Amino acid sequence: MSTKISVIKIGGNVLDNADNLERFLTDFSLVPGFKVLVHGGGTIASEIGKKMGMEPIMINGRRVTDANTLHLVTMVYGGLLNKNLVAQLQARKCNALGLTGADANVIPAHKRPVKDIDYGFVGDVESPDQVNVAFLASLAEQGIVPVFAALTHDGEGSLLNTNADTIASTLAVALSTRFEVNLIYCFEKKGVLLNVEDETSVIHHLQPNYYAELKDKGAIFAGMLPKLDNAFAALEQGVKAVVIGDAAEIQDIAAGGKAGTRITL
Ligand SMILES: Nc1ncnc2c1ncn2[C@@H]1O[C@H](COP(=O)(O)OP(=O)(O)O)[C@@H](O)[C@H]1O
Ligand SMILES: CC(=O)N[C@@H](CCC(=O)OP(=O)(O)O)C(=O)O
Repeated sequence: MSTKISVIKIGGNVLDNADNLERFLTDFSLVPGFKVLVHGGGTIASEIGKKMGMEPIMINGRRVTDANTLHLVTMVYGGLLNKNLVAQLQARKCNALGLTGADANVIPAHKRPVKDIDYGFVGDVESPDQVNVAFLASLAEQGIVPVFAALTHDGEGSLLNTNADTIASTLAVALSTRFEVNLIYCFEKKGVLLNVEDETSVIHHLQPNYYAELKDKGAIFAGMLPKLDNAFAALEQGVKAVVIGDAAEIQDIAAGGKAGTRITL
């Protein structure tokens, strides 16, 4: 049986709350075995941008990224958030290494082609078989925990802003060629909810048919749509298990407990 690895993603609403983040990082550092952390930070980039006079423009859950916005997200994701996460994990004796997709050419991407919308410097990742899995495996063997910011590169010198959920699913799929991968999306709610206002309405198992039904009813919307699309795509491409759940319950989720929403095909 192949070695297990957990790919764990945290979003901006967890990063933005100091208490929740501290708790998450303590729990994350205790998750046994090989692991990779992927972080977003969209809400923080928007807040900092606004202070600098930049209004965020989001279309279909993706940030329109002009040259100034690319500078902003490089500073916020690749600098402020990534390096603080690494320092906070080091304080917990978790030997983290902060990376973007450009480092060691781990995640090659290309600028999203302009169709109806010009997203600017937004990256679509190349296929998962282009991911530098050998490098990630060597880090895992050394007990080093990669921490990825939501940035990729085009191979021609430009960084590209890339949705963190997509980075997590791409890494998870790529690592599935060598490991048994659990992909865990952590956010600020208990899981995918039947009623987004009711934290007790967690859907414990979600399959494609039920997803389609809930999407039609409008019970699943906004950022949850690309997250679920990424989750199903990851399972179709060899990822062993995908769970969407509360960052506060990462230990239970990582141990295969009942918390969160288990996504199945
Ligand atoms: N059925 C649902 N259950 C839970 N959250 C949902 C649901 N439908 C929509 N959402 C929204 O999806 C959001 C999570 O997606 P997103 O904002 O992209 O999170 P993150 O930044 O953590 O990736 C939640 O904060 C919630 O507002
Ligand atoms: C292209 C694009 O939209 N990139 C995202 C990357 C950050 C992200 O995904 O952050 P969360 O996981 O916290 O939402 C953005 O700039 O908002």
